[in-house]
Amino acid sequence: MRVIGAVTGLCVLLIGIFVAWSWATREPEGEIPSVEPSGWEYRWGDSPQDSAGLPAWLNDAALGWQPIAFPANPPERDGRDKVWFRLHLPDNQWHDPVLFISSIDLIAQVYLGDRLIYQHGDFDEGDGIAFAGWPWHMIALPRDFGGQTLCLRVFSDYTSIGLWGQVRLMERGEAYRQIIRRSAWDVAVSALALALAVFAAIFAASGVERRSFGAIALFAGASGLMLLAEAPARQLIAGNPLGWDLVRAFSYYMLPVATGLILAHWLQGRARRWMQRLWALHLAYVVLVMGLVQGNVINLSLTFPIFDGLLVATLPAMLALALWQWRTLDGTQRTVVMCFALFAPLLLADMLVAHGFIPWQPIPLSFGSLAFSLSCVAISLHRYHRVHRELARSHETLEQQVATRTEELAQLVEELEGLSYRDALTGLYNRRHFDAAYAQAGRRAVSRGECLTLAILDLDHFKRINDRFGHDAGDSVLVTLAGLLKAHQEVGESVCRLGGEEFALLSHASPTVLAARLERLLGRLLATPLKRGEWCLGHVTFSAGIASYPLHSASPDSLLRLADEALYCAKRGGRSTVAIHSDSAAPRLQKADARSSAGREGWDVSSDAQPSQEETGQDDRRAGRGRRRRRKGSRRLARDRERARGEMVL
Ligand SMILES: Nc1nc2c(ncn2[C@@H]2O[C@H](COP(=O)(O)OP(=O)(O)OP(=O)(O)O)[C@@H](O)[C@H]2O)c(=O)[nH]1
Repeated sequence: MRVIGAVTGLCVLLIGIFVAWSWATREPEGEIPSVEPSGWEYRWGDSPQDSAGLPAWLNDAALGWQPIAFPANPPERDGRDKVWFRLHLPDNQWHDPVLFISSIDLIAQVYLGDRLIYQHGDFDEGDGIAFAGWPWHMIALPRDFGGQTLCLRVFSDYTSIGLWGQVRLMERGEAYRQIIRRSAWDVAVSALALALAVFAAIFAASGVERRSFGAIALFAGASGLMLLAEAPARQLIAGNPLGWDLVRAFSYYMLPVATGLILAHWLQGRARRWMQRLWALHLAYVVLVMGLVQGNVINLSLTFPIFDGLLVATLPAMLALALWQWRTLDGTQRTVVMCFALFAPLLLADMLVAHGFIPWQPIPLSFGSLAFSLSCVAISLHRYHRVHRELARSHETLEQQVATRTEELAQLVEELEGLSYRDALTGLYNRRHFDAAYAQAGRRAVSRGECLTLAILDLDHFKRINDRFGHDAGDSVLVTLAGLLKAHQEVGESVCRLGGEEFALLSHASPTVLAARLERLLGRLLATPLKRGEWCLGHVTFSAGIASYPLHSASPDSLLRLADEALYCAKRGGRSTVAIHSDSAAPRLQKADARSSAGREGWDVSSDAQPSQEETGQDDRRAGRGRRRRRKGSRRLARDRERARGEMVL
């Protein structure tokens, strides 16, 4: 929004300048042209006052006056700071006549006959005469001025003394038109440069290429202000000549600082250091001079020649340093240096005109300023665009990196999640997974009316293996059984290690089919003794308890307890056995024995712990676990008894 506002403001200003320019350049009908009066005379020194308190030279007819082509810098000054000029005015041809003077060095009074008609500055200040600025002067003349004598009393302690630029008799309207005509271009360029300065300052403040944009903002701002302060129209904007000259001096003195800053940024080594010294020298001059002027220690007018002397030395040096490293500069930097090479001579020419080394003529400083500012801005925008492109690219890379990292993290989380559901020893799913899978399978079985069968397996006399062959041997037995269970697992089944030497198998097979499979597995274990290295661990067996929904229970939640009870019966019945929970109304356990001796066929034990079907699954599971703990204790007792008898399956 700010940018749109600034652009709109700039457009309005340019349109205004164009309208003013059209008005100023139109040829007014019947207007009498301006005239540069001739016949000037000068006289060094100051006039004494007569009895009436008027300067006596106003009526001094002949003595001491010398002819001069233009009322400025009479010969043989010899350090004098006061001079008089006079002119016999031609006949009046204008309706509203004025005498237009581009500039006066420095203080002046203008008399027509014996009347003071104009004054610039003050002759009567106590301690020294103060500089009052270098405005243009539009001295109103009465219509009957023809044939009268015009006298100018002038004071100057500056390098020049007298009038400067144009001195013409003309119509007042024509004078204004000339002012606008001469100012329009400079004001337009100045507005453009100031707008560019604002943009560059905004870019610098936003942190992009802060130093380059800062230096460009300084240069564009300084050159824009300088052009405005030098444009004749400045006095139509604000009638404070001294204020304008302060602005002009400050902006003019800051130009080499800004230029040095821009160029130093691009140079290397010694050239860079020298460039830094040069701009620092100019900055020191600005600070010192502005301080002294504000403290009324020196007149602002005296700071111009000193600065100009400094500039004559430093400007070519800056240009030389930039050209010295021409080969190290890139294309855009060379363009700026070329614009600087155009601007520097214009500045020097302007200075030579100001000091009278070249006859008065307008120097198109604005062209140099415009070219330099525009090239700086074009290049900066180009760089800004490049920086943004790089930023966008790195942003994209960053996004890609974030996506890759996120993916890796997701994989890691998945792995960790997988690990948290896995038993570290056997690689089977653990109890945590079993709980979730059991609950889910239960829900599915209920909703689809499917069969869900749970088998719990427990290694027989596992403690003995640990005790006899060591814990590692016990581990390898667990891994072996896990491998066998996985190998026998069918599609849709889930095998988990519940903990210790206890495993669970969730299946949709019927209890008898599952029991038959487990018996076959048990048969394999019985057929082949387990080995570990050179050690023979003997025949390892397991006992298993099976319960099935809806065959044995009205709710899948009870399966764990029922299978656990069946397992208890299998253990109690001699181990190495697969026991199925009885599906009769009074729950009993059927035993399926892998060794299938006739005597063991149809082995049943009664269960006194059949729960009511209304019991919640959670309660069932908790109660089941408690009972299993108790039964494990009684199994341990039985084992101890076996140990006492000296029996061992291994
Ligand atoms: N090597 C090994 N042993 C384990 C592991 N987890 C539990 N155990 C052992 O397994 C044994 C289980 O012993 P018990 O509860 O008495 O069961 P058991 O000896 O198999 O007897 P029954 O189940 O009555 O046939 C204990 O000695 C535990 O230390 C394991 O991860 N690795």
